[in-house]
Amino acid sequence: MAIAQLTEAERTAALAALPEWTLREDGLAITRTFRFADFAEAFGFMTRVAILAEKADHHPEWFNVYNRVEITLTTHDAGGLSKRDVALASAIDGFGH
Ligand SMILES: C[C@H](O)[C@H](O)[C@H]1CNC2=NC(N)=NC(=O)C2=N1
Repeated sequence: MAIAQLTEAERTAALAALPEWTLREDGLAITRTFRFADFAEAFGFMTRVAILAEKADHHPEWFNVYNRVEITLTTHDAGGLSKRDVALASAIDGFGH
């Protein structure tokens, strides 16, 4: 399913609203790293994100080692950032700390 990439102005506004997220060097994705007390906390967070992602049919690229979870959001269907990434990032912020 095709979905539009964000315009330059939308991307700027989105990043301003997501101060914890970093634009990847190629400009096509945003990333954030979370740290938790231990693996159980990290995995609990991942479980909450997974349920949300499945409902939204929009899934994170992520990497977990022990208490660290690195998340990358991009929209393959758009070839870059879309409003789905912004929505998922903001929902993930609500689960993190
Ligand atoms: C077929 C299915 O709708 C697509 O593969 C969806 C699923 N989840 C997705 N997740 C993300 N992050 N980007 C996508 O483009 C995407 N596409």
